[in-house]
Amino acid sequence: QQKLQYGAQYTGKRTDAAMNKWRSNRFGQFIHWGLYAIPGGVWNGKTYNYAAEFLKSSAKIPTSTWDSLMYQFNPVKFNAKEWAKMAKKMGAKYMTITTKHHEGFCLWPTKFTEFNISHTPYKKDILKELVEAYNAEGIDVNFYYSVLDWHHPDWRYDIKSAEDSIAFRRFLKFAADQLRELATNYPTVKAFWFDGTWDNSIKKNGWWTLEVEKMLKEVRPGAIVNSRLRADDFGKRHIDSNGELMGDYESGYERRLPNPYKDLQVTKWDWEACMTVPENQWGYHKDWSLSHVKSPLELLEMVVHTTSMGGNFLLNFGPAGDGSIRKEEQNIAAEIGAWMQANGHVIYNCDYAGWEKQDWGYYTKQKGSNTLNLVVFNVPVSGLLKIKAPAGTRFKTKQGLEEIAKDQYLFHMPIQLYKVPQVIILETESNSGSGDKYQEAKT
Ligand SMILES: C[C@@H]1N[C@@H](c2nc3ccccc3[nH]2)[C@H](O)[C@@H]1O
Repeated sequence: QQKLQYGAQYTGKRTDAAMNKWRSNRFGQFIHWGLYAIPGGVWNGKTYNYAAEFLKSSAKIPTSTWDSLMYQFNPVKFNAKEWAKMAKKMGAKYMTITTKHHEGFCLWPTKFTEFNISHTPYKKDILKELVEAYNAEGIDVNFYYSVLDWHHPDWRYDIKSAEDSIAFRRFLKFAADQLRELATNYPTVKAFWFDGTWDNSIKKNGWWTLEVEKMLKEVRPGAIVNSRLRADDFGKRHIDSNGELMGDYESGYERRLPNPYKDLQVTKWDWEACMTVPENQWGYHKDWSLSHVKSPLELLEMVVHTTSMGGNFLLNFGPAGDGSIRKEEQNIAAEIGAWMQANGHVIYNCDYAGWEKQDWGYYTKQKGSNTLNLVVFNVPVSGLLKIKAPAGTRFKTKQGLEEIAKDQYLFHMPIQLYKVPQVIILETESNSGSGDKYQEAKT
């Protein structure tokens, strides 16, 4: 343990109302929308199969050429209320929007750069429209902000000279000014999702990352920041040099999930995974035939998997340059929404149950209750679900449950074709399952 100036500010999970709400939300919609949605991965007739929001670098497009896309941004099919209604139907409790991605284009009329929505043919404040429409549907809104900024002349990947450090100090002031502007002008924002913070220039300025965290929480009490913002005194990111999580939740799971049998350490802190529908496309890409496109049921399993390990799941949508939502994404919203409508009670305000993972699926537990939720994705051919209960657990539920040894049970599922994941609710006696009151048999 060493004294850190810019390390973790507290240990353990936050339990204030704002963080409890963030945690109970569990399922959110990520939206990646910017100038990259206009070319959609295609440039001069050539399709690039790398992530569409990286087209500027994949196609080696000069900044001046890329930036002139601003004069084409006119999403005539954009309807914030429609997007919000679709997200509501999907069962999303929060939405995280890219206010500014690596390209540096800002979806709000920021005072600190001309490279923003007010200089497009569309003119209007898209961020304001989205915040109002989603909040009207009862959906919390969070802001994604990329510190990495390909447009800004003072951005640096590393600090190699006095000139670099003078320029980068200007850049850090610009970014802090923008963040203060976002926290001030959009007072219902709940959390900040920082990205583009892996370069040496940021790692060498851990002080700034703490200053931003403190400023946001001053301007917007209760505000939540992800661990990806943070670097400590030694450039250590996410987890400080004393092994403590920085920020309010861990945000390292991008397009991957923790192993539900092995990575149980994640249940000790708040965390969020973010996920693309294709293999690796966050911004709109014209051609989704270039990789596997995850089905609604694949994505639904990820939602349940994440809740079962005490995390939030952020599912990405990449609207087209004209403001339309592609049919695959509309279908995902409808199918996941149908299941969430009937079974959301095993996701919202639910957490890691602490029961031993079984192959048939996942356990979740409603906060502070004695009901145990089983969400079955893999029905065994025997129809028998193996359950290993914590020592001394006593069940109130008798129906379908067969005790075969101490704390070992089989739940009998009717043998039939199941088209969607099945939910089984087991009631346990309130004071049971706490520690092993019984001596383990010595044989
Ligand atoms: C949440 C995701 N993070 C961005 C990103 N930038 C990267 C640069 C290098 C390696 C991985 C990256 N992911 C992606 O563009 C998306 O916004």
